[in-house]
Amino acid sequence: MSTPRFGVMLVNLGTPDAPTPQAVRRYLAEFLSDRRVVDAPRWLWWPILHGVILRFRPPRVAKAYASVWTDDGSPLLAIGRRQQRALGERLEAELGEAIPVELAMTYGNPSLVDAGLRLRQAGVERILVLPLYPQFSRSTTAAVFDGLARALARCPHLPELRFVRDYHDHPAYIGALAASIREHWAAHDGERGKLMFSYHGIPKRYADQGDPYPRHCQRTSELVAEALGLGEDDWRLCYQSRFGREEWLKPYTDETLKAWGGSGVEHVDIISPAFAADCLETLEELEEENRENFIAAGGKTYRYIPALNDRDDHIGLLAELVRTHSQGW
Ligand SMILES: C=CC1=C(C)c2cc3[nH]c(cc4nc(cc5[nH]c(cc1n2)c(C)c5CCC(=O)O)C(CCC(=O)O)=C4C)c(C)c3C=C
Ligand SMILES: [Fe+2]
Ligand SMILES: [Fe+2]
Repeated sequence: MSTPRFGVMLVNLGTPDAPTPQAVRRYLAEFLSDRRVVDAPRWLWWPILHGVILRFRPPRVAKAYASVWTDDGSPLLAIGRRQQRALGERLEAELGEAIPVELAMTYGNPSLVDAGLRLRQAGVERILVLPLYPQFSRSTTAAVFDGLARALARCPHLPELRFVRDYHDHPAYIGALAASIREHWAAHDGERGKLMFSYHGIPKRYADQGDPYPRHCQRTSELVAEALGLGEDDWRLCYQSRFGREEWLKPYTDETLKAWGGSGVEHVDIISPAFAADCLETLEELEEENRENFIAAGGKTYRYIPALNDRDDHIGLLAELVRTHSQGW
């Protein structure tokens, strides 16, 4: 077998190994110990994390995971495996050669170290790292970069590395989102609700310090709205998944849905473009929790538009990113 020209490492956030309080505790402990995610001084954060959060949060969050768990495990991982397989097949078809594709998680399994070892076993000397985050944030994309540096810290020799920083305005990404929304409308006899783009939030402070995430989210939404020919009143950008006491990016998804439900907005279509794969934050928080928020406040129909997952046009976008960023290799 000949040596591959390069390999691809797809990276997503991470997920517990099982929907149990123990597994969730292990996962949250690793995730929430990362300074890129929570930047509070350790003397302040450690007692809160270990004394409060890791004691009381896991049982509740494990129940939420259990409500979305599949026969293939956590949705984020199961969909990630399908993306990995489909991208490998697509690259082989387009490039006429086998390009190893591995899936890694910044936290939990499969780890960055394991994915790196598998690429090395495949003879890979050059790695294109493709974080599955269309919009850059220090809490996600930069955390992949740091995790990778830690994973390689003890290697006697390094692979050549390239890193896709973001693709929030890539025409193929915008096109895939717009197509998924059009298909969603068509599947419901052309009925259109007010369109909410709901992005995972970050603390407002991170953005004030220069994280471009909200600017990227704004741009993605504007480009999709433009591609669909939407007017200003037809859509809104909001942020979900708040954590902790400080202010996060606003407007908040849950508060907006309650306000809409109470002020005569009857139909909502909701999409979450920051998630390349459906996960707890979409299947439980958007599909279940926020639906209830809207309906209880007086709304009538609430329809969630799935993440791009392993749609053909999404895999096509990932393949295009790989081709562009591997030029010259
Ligand atoms: C503590 C602060 C958090 C920041 C900042 C944050 C940013 C951020 N996260 C994602 C994507 C995902 N987050 C997911 C779950 C999740 N996120 C946080 C906290 C922060 N996220 C927690 C504590 C959790 C776990 C669930 C919970 O305890 O509530 C997931 C889902 C993983 C899964 O297993 O399904 C994803 C994906 C982005 C894109 C982002 C900033 C841009
Ligand atoms: Fe998160
Ligand atoms: Fe959440």
